[in-house]
Amino acid sequence: MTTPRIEKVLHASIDKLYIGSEEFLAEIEAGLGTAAVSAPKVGYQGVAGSFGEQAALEYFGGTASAVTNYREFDDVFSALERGEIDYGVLPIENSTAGDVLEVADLITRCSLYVVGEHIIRVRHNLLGVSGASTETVREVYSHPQAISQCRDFLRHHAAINAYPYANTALAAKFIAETRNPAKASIGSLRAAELYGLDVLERNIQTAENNYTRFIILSRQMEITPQSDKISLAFSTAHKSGALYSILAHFAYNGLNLLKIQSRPKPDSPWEYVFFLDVAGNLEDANVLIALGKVREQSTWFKLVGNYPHCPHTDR
Ligand SMILES: O=C(O)C(=O)C[C@]1(C(=O)O)C=C[C@@H](O)C=C1
Repeated sequence: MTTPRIEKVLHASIDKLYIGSEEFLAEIEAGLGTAAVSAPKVGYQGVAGSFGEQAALEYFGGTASAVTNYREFDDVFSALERGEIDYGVLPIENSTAGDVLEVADLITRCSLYVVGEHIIRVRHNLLGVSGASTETVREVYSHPQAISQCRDFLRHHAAINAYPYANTALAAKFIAETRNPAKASIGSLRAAELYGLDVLERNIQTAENNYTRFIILSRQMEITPQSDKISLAFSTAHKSGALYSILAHFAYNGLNLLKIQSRPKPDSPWEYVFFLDVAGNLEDANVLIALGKVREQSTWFKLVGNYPHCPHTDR
């Protein structure tokens, strides 16, 4: 049992801990009170047959009232900001090719939050028009991530040059329109079916176990007791020990760091934004203490979201 004097000291130290953090606590409070949108309007990048569409359909099941496609990643962010859709589904990381850097960079520039994640198994195929074969193909079109995930196949087929395209399914659609056996695309079996292409080679991704993690973006945070993963981004001062002392708050508060990644800060040469995933819920005292301190010591800070982690699947 604490005495009134000890109570007073405790309260004073708690208040001191949060001086200047009212805005941060209000941001968290708002997320605690926000429920998921029912029958939401959902957006993804690409066209039907893309992995983005697959992730959106799998994550929302039959609950979405509309599923809209956008040409660029950036268009999904804008549609969400305008209120045209309730959620955006975008790739953030692939187990072979690494981070989808464009999406990571867009996160730092917007006021949107991550409210969920979904992992899909990605199998790539070489898709061509009728009459085409691996031997007739000289040019292959696909999303740069897909090209990167098929690097070994492309290395072994030196006669094929790879060209970036906005999306794997958009590339399949383009190939169907060219009717040229010297051109092919890399994408899903569903894209082949939808756009009437032949599957020239199956499973051409370098790693048999190839997964892409998608994030679900929203205008509000949605924090529930099931939210067990926190994403945040911050920049530090350019001085010795700055990152070390920030990371120490996770260790002191017993928090498990799931991922750390850095990206250049646009317009500030040789300065970086650190992206962190940490296990925890924003209603836990140790999480609040750690994040309050990280925010205080950062030169820039963004709470990206608190959501349930997606278990790794083998589907
Ligand atoms: O082009 C697609 O089909 C997408 O959904 C994009 C994307 C990506 O950018 O990572 C998604 C999953 C695969 O990793 C390859 C491409």
